[in-house]
Amino acid sequence: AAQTEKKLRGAVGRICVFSGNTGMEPKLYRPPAEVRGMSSLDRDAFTQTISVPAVRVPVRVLNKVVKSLKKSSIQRPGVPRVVQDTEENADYRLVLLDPHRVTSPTSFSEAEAEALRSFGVPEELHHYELKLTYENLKSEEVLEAVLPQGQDVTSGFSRVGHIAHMNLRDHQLQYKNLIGQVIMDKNPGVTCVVNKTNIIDSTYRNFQMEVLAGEENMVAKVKENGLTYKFDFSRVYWNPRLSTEHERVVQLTKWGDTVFDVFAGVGPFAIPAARRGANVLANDLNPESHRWLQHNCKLNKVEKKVRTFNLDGRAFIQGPLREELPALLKEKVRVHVVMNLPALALDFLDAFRGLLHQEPQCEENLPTVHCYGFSKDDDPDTDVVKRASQSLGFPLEKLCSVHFVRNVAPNKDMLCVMFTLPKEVLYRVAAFTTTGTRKTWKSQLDGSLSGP
Ligand SMILES: C[S@@+](CC[C@H](N)C(=O)[O-])C[C@H]1O[C@@H](n2cnc3c(N)ncnc32)[C@H](O)[C@@H]1O
Repeated sequence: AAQTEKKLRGAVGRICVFSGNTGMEPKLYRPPAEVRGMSSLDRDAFTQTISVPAVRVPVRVLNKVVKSLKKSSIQRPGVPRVVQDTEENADYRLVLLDPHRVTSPTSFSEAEAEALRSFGVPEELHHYELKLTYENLKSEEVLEAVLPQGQDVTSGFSRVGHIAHMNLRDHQLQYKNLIGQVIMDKNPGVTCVVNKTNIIDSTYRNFQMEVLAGEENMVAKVKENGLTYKFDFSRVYWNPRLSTEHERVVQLTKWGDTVFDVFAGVGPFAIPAARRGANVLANDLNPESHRWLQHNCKLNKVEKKVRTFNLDGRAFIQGPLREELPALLKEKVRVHVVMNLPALALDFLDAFRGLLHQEPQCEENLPTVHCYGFSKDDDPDTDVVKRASQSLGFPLEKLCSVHFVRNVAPNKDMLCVMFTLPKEVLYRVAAFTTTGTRKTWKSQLDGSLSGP
């Protein structure tokens, strides 16, 4: 492009004036090619000087111009939008522009051009030589520059307190420590980066993990829906993506209700339900979860509202839940049973079959069950209802609702089936001999409905 160039050397960078097209290419934020393949992080190697367009603005109208050029000005972490002009131009500042948006004076929108004219600022572009460092780059830009070209550079992670939790792909493992360091550098408050080293532990639902960068401290403190939870992330289950689901179910509980949380983890259903005034019995098989559950009850001042258990879910249903339920039903207390172990919870529903022997049967106020399940089926709603029905030995099809929670993997959904526990499932009925003498307790279901 035909350009009028005037070079000026200022205190902060070299400035050139271009009235025509700058010919700048939108590759300016790309770090130097030499960083490709770097295995240990050398932050200095990312330093480079790039040319960005700028407008020269008199100090007296600077604020107004900055406001008017908001959409076109440079937006980079740690890069100022306004810099000093040359010493000879002390009454002027340079407003740095985004080289991807502004390549010539004609790049300004009508409104921007009009604003510049009204403030008496020439629509003339200057080149400003800007020193870009590692600090000014985003994590994806750093990783894209380092990792082999053409490979996916997902730098996504879940945040659990001070821990960034990644799930690196095989091709990224060679760069795992560098990736960890970059994630830590670019995310204030992250002081530890971990990678899942294998699939979820099948019993306690916690992950094996490896520290990639930062401190080896796995005890995290997190806030969820206004409450605080503390736990050893390497030894218990915690998923920051479930906060909405926790909140949704907790909102269904009221003051005076009783909640049985069969797979309670460190308390994200149990504790907020107790804070709302429910009486809670919370259980988890993992001794470590149970310990942190107790700790979190104290932390959130609900230890008097929550009784904790360290039992297998089936033993909890057939033990504490069975013992408490008759009185609750008699007193017409609303009861909720929460079962969040999506890989297995539907199978645990058979523990309710013929749970109570009580007579006369109470038909009001039967417990509301919130049972979670994963499904890979084309029709996940129908699939989880079918499995719940099989486990209960009772057709739930028209008696339940299904809530989609989230997609956990391609073709794998997490759902919640909610239903009132049918009296036909809950109660055993007395079987009478022909003489009318009660001989034995027998489930109403026996012989009449198919099991799983
Ligand atoms: C998916 S986590 C859910 C925890 C918590 N409710 C939440 O929403 O974060 C399932 C929990 O069930 C516990 N668990 C696994 N098998 C169990 C069993 N057989 N009986 C009771 N708890 C079990 C695990 O230790 C884990 O804490």
